[in-house]
Amino acid sequence: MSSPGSGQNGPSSASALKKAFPHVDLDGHNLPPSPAPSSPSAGRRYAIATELVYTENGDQYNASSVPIYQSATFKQTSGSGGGEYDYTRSGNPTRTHLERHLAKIMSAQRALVVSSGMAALDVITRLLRPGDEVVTGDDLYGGSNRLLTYLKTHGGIVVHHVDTTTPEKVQAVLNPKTAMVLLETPTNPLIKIVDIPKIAASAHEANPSCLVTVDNTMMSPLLLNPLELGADIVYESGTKYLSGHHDLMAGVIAVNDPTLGERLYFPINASGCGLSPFDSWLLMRGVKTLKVRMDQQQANAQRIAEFLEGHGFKVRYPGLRSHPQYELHHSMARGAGAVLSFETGDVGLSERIVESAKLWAISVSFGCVNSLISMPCRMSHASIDAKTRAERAMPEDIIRLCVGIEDADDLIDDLRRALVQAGAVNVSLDDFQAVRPAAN
Ligand SMILES: Cc1ncc(COP(=O)(O)O)c(C=O)c1O
Ligand SMILES: N[C@@H](CCSC[C@H](N)C(=O)O)C(=O)O
Repeated sequence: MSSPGSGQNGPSSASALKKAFPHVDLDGHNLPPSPAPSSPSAGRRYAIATELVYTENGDQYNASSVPIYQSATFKQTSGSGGGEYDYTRSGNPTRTHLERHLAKIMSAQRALVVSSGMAALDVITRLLRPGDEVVTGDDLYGGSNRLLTYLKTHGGIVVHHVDTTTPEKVQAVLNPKTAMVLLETPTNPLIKIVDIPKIAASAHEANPSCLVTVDNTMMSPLLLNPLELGADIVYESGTKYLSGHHDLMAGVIAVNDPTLGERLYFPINASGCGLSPFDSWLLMRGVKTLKVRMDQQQANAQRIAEFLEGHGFKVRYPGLRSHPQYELHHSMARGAGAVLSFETGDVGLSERIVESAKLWAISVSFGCVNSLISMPCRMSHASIDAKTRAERAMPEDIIRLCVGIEDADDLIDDLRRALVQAGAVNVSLDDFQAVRPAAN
């Protein structure tokens, strides 16, 4: 079975649901049912805040939370099989419900959920064949870099790492063998911005079947829809903002082309990396609060970025006017997100800051309701060797802050105390400034 649908509505439950949730807006337009994708609807779409929480699951008892179908197998009514579901590796009603809900939120025709963000990239790169070329960034999540390096050494794939913030540098390596362009924006951890529409257009010109793939983990569908900017595939680590609580691992892939959707479904079924029923349920629960979480995280991040910049640190955050690609970022995205990084000019100083913070947990990852602090070169990006990090101009002292939903004043106080304790600032009676202020 290749593409299972959702559970069935009996006629009575369907009409009960219709009554409770009429699919008509105030102007009488038809609104899409969830979990079907919104895009085919002719009428006005609900705002994403509504779409995130609005679901129908077709449950026989009208359960408002989708049931967890914790079953590996599904009985068939006929000896020749053919039921909607047969085996959870191939399809599961809880997973399907989540996939349809995410497709709607990601403005996609089809979404697929797998066991981690890296599993999502693994599934996507299984579309490649030996001899294919991939063009990607020189600032890339360490795990993605690791997988691409493996494909280069074991799979006969040619990988070009270029500065994707300069479209001309991408154009210089594009050619008819470019099967995939893999982009992150903002990049992790240097927070560089990539012009998705421009690069997508050049890639498709060089090779019309090139798959422009965007890792949207940093932004989430709340802030950016790469499929609307020319991307063919978008994927995210659901471990981050989509779930929001660091209590599960997940990956999401979304596409508009149904044939591409089937090609991506094949390795998921073949290898068995589809998201488990329980994690599908957890992710479904988490995604409903994406807007309230991200709004708070983003507002906090803005205040923290301004606080650090105001005290002389070099801060990388697209919410700051000083970000060199401020305009480009805001031409594509609906917000700056909640990940920022800053430099101190000294690795030891950075270490002391990280270890002096209390509210900020020393942890990899981001997108959680709790605030996190880390040193990417030692932690999330340690799988990129020191020589390559130096070639790619990754500052070893860089500190990444992943801002949570706590009170912003508490977060700033804690950071201020950590900066003082670490000796990162010169304190005077009425002010304090970085001991090594950023050169402007
Ligand atoms: C930008 C980015 N993409 C993908 C991933 C991979 O996600 P996961 O950890 O869920 O495998 C991560 C982090 O791990 C990430 O930071
Ligand atoms: N030990 C892990 C590190 C995961 S980093 C997670 C996240 N993407 C981040 O950027 O913090 C590994 O080797 O993958």
